Amino acid sequence: MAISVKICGLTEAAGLAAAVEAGARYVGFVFFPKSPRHVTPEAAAELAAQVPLGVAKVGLFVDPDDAALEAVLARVPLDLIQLHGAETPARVAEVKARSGLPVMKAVGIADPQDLDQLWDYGLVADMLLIDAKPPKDAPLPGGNGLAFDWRLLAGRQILKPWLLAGGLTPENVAEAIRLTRAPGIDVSSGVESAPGIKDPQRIRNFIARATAPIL
Ligand SMILES: O=C(O)c1ccccc1N[C@@H]1O[C@H](COP(=O)(O)O)[C@@H](O)[C@H]1O
Repeated sequence: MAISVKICGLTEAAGLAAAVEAGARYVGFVFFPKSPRHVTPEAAAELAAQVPLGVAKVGLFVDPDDAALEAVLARVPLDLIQLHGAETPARVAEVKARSGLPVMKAVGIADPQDLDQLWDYGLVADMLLIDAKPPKDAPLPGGNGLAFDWRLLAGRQILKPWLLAGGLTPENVAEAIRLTRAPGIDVSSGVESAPGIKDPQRIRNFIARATAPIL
């Protein structure tokens, strides 16, 4: 099975080019002002113009209201919306209907009972992003470089296509895929040289390790 890779939080052309050339299937732009990876709609539009056909442009939002979504959608030709806040299933359905775009909902996992949300969101979202649940004092709702216990996902059937996220790095991604059998993976801080600055060589290493045959 070919693993799909998403490189998230791209802010610069060099990181974007490294991701595309190494075979990323998704590239992510963060529209959340508190993130060090935040990009303006104008900057994202410039980056989006460099993304070839076949690579999906993902816009990451945290509890956006309709005006915030429309301000981005009017300027940036996104292919997929990622909701990474406390959006309810009803709000996921509403964003999907209003935008006309597929929606990927992030679900935070820390304990076995968190897995129940995968069913609820799987009924309305087009894709799921299974991430570590951020601790209460975490600076961000995602992008903190924190992993969860991947064994919680072992043998689990997930209703929709999904990506594994949270604390992935070139060093641990092969083990994460081996344990979870994730069909796709998503990374942000694990391929950076500093918050918000992607390291092209770490991106290349990450994609090479993620897509290498599982032994
Ligand atoms: O990356 C961010 O700054 C961010 C901000 C707010 C919500 C989500 C964010 N990132 C997403 O979280 C995953 C996991 O990040 P990491 O690899 O653990 O750093 C990332 O892939 C983004 O989808």
